[in-house]
Amino acid sequence: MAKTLPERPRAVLVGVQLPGVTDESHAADLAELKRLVHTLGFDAVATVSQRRQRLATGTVLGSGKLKELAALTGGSGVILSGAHGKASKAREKWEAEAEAEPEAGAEATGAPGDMDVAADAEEPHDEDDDSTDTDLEATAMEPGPKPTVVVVDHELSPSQLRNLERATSAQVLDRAGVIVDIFHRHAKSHEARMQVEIARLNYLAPRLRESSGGSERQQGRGSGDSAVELDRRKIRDRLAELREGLASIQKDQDQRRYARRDQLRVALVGYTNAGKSSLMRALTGSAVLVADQLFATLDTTVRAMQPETRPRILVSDTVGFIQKLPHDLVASFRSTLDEALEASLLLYVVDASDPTWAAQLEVTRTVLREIGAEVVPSKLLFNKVDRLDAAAQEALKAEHPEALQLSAHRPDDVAGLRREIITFFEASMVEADLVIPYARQGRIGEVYEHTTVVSQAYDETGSRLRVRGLPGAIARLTRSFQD
Ligand SMILES: Nc1nc2c(ncn2[C@@H]2O[C@H](COP(=O)(O)OP(=O)(O)OP(=O)(O)O)[C@@H](O)[C@H]2O)c(=O)[nH]1
Ligand SMILES: [Mg+2]
Repeated sequence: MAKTLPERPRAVLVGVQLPGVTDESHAADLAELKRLVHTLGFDAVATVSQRRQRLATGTVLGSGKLKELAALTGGSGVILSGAHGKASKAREKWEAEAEAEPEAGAEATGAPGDMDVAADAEEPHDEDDDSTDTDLEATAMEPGPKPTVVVVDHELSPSQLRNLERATSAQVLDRAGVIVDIFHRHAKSHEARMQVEIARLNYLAPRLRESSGGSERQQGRGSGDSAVELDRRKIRDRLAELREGLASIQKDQDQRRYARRDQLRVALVGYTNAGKSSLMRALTGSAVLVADQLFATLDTTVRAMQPETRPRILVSDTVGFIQKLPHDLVASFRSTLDEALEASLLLYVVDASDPTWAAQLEVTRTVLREIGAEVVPSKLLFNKVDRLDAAAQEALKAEHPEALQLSAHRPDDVAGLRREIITFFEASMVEADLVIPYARQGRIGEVYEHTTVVSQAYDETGSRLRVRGLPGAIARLTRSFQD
């Protein structure tokens, strides 16, 4: 029996088109935000978008546009800061600390008293003057109940977030918050969960007082402040604990990687949803998760290519990239990406059917450059070409003749990719002779595991094998059978 699904929360997307951002890329950013929000389980039912010189310090949007947004969510459209009373000295200090970095001076140097009022008082002349703003996309809201969530396509300072919540009476999330939440939900392995928790705590820490605001008011200000202090200390302790745990897991992984050092490794890298896991499945026959979701994969999986080659080739599936990935998340996933660094060949997977593939490829290249992976030989794969017509495929071919066009869903294409991978490794292999003394015949399997045996002969000392393999693997085998 089909159960009735729980109601999905309805969300309004908010985007500001800043100078230098084209209409297309602004629209693409919002479309991507919509997919992120959908992945998180919300329905984006309206978009409020505006062209501005910069984000309004207090509320991102100008005051007119803010009222429009609030009308959708049933909020007042203004910031009723008085309701929260004056901030205490300690809270002010904490807020100033939290916001000194992203917004140098904007509020940290504001007049003492309620921080939100200070932020607003500073800006009416320019920030709230809508005369230079342009309204964009006056999309009609889909009929239904009032949205309860507002998702902003920019990184919000804690006070912008709080101001927007007050003005809209809705839960407010920014892009980084959405991504962190998706990662939190999708993380499966112990390691990924720890990495995500670190990123989440780092993200939440400066926003902490918001959630403790309720208890603060109930208990009186003094105790509220120490509660925040306590929470901060708890977070710091937890972060230290997590980092320690992660370090020990990573030591194990380093060992495992060390054991794999002579193996032939290829890694699938690329933008989220490009089809990396689909290709991993097709190449290795493994049942990794494939889903039309952003960040379906958060763990690196390593599997042997099937049918197995001699020596076998290991394929790694990795976490996807996205533009404006929160810094902490990038840092958290560095270790996961070390897999990519150790591969002999990187397959850059691109969703050729996405109109923004070029920008997506650029993001992938930038992140890999940052971790120093640009020196690893690579091959560009235009995936999902089953969705392109012949003309589009021709155009792509003209632009990138070196790339391979394929569809992860077509077995013939995957066989072609497999051949390319094998050819790549064959080119870096050398031939050599190995002599295995009779006393060591029991370990002959190691030779078959790491090399291709071209011929085999026997004499009085043992078996003599003519092999092809990577120079490193042959050197190690030669040594290991000598002593
Ligand atoms: N039409 C078509 N769809 C594809 C192809 N390859 C993958 N897909 C679909 O694209 C979606 C994403 O595929 P995944 O393989 O999960 O993508 P991914 O790169 O691993 O994504 P993340 O793990 O989220 O970073 C799924 O719905 C796939 O079925 C293809 O060649 N053609
Ligand atoms: Mg995946």
